[in-house]
Amino acid sequence: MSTSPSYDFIIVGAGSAGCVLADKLTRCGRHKVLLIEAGGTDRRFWIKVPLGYGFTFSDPAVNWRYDAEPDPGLDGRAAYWPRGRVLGGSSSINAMAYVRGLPHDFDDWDTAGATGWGWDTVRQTFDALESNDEYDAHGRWHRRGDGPVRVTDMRDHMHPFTRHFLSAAQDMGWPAMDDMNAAPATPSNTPPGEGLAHVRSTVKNGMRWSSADAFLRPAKSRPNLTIVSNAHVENIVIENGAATGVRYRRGQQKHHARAQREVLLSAGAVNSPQLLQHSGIGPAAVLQRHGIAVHNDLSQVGQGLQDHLAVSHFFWANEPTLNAKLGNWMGQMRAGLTYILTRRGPLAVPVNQCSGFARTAGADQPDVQVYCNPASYSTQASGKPQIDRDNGFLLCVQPCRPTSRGEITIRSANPNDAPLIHPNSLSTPEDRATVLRASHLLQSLAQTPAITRVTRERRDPDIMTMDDDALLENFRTRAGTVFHPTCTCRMGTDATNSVLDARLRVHGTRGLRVVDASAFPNITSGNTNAPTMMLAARAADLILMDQTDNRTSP
Ligand SMILES: Cc1cc2nc3c(=O)[nH]c(=O)nc-3n(C[C@H](O)[C@H](O)[C@H](O)COP(=O)(O)OP(=O)(O)OC[C@H]3O[C@@H](n4cnc5c(N)ncnc54)[C@H](O)[C@@H]3O)c2cc1C
Repeated sequence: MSTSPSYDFIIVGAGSAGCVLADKLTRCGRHKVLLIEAGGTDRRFWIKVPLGYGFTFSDPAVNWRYDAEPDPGLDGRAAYWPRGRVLGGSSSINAMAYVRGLPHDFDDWDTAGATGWGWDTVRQTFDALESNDEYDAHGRWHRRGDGPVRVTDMRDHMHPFTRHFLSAAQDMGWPAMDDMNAAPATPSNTPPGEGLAHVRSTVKNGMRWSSADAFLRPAKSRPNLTIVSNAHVENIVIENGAATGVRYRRGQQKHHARAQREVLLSAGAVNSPQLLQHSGIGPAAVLQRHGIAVHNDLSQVGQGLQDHLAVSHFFWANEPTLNAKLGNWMGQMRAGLTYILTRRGPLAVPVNQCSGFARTAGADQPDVQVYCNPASYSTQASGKPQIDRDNGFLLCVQPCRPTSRGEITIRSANPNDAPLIHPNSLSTPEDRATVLRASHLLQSLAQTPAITRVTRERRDPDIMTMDDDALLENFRTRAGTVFHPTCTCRMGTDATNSVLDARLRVHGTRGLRVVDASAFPNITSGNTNAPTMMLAARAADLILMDQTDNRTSP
């Protein structure tokens, strides 16, 4: 075992959150920071190409490729859970949709004990993080904001078929929307975020703009930042109730790095609770079962898991969709060449083209995220995408705020063993009711004049033929995760209902915080990358503030 020099802060995981921390904590030059990442370089063709998503989705070189346990709520199916294992983490393999979430999501964080994380505060952090390339009110292309996260309105590059989705939204009575992240014009009877829009994406000049691009690249050359990649942290070192460092393995070599101030876990919603448990912080019964010494009997570590589930329905179209361009060998060659020569064309646009939030019958707030894509495809057994030759499109619904909560626990005392993921989907009556309302909404959308005009045939299983029993069964047998696990080390008021306090400090262990999607008290309504980066940016401010206040322990 080699001992490396000591650092002020050690960050575990260079994902969406870890890259933000690395940048913000090294900026002032006063703190020496070590960033340890299990994966390697993100300089890979299919990471940079927006439509390369389909290839990194199952590539073991950049992906942890987890499998959840059989889930009773999903008809006993065991879902595939991709997670990024590469610089940039899941922001290097995700679908790049940039969605802040809805104001009430964050107000609910505040209510759950994450005091100070309400919408009025966090929106300022979002504003500071972003620069939006978009059209202004006069139709001129401009950049709004000067933050490091580049968010691009890609409507000009999207398939013309998307206009039918926006017409269908009008048929549904949903407000026309330019930007899913914008507040509605006031006065307005519309809840924030309601409506359908072209998706805004973390793409810059036709290439993915991950958290590593936004935050790590500018920080990399600072002398006070050390980045160690291809290194797996096996546990946090706890001495006298405080985190003092980490043990990690790089190849065959074991290392011990010391932290003078704090260890910051940003290993993501699957691996952060796993690492805590391997370090003796978690439910005592689980740790003892695997012979791990208990440093801190913290019952909620790994509990509270929330994720989004979505169901897609496919339709054959009577006019060209993306399938006409990408569903054959010649088209793929042409798209590849166009991309290499111009950074444009179908490969430059992420997979999700239109999305928005809608209210199901009786809901006060938008409670379903809708996705409409001008393409139809399937996933092969190998995990590779297979785009249909014929013209097709898909409509998809995803309940925004499930109430079911699952758990993540270690499988054994071996840190190399994947953890057990129990999503516990659809385990509450509320979630089953929302699935039905969401499915009815999808039936209505499929019947709008705008969609029926372009539908040649509804593909099997045909949602229009389903009654409530069939709709629920359809969801159980066909819905899949959209890869948004959160809340497994959530913030709250105390150790009975949470893992972290509102400054992201682990209850009962000094010098240790968790800063990633696992810290969400509840899942946000939309895609989780933007709120994770926001959380890390605010966390960095709190961490720096606590150093000056000397307030590192709860
Ligand atoms: C396929 C896919 C598609 C998605 N699409 C979207 C989308 O379009 N829009 C959106 O907003 N969100 C999307 N998401 C979700 C979003 O990307 C995540 O919520 C977000 O990236 C989570 O950030 P994080 O920092 O919590 O974790 P991550 O970004 O996953 O970072 C965790 C990092 O820690 C590293 N790590 C873990 N364990 C260890 C260890 N023991 N030692 C060292 N390093 C370790 C990992 O390798 C990883 O780099 C998607 C996710 C996936 C997987």
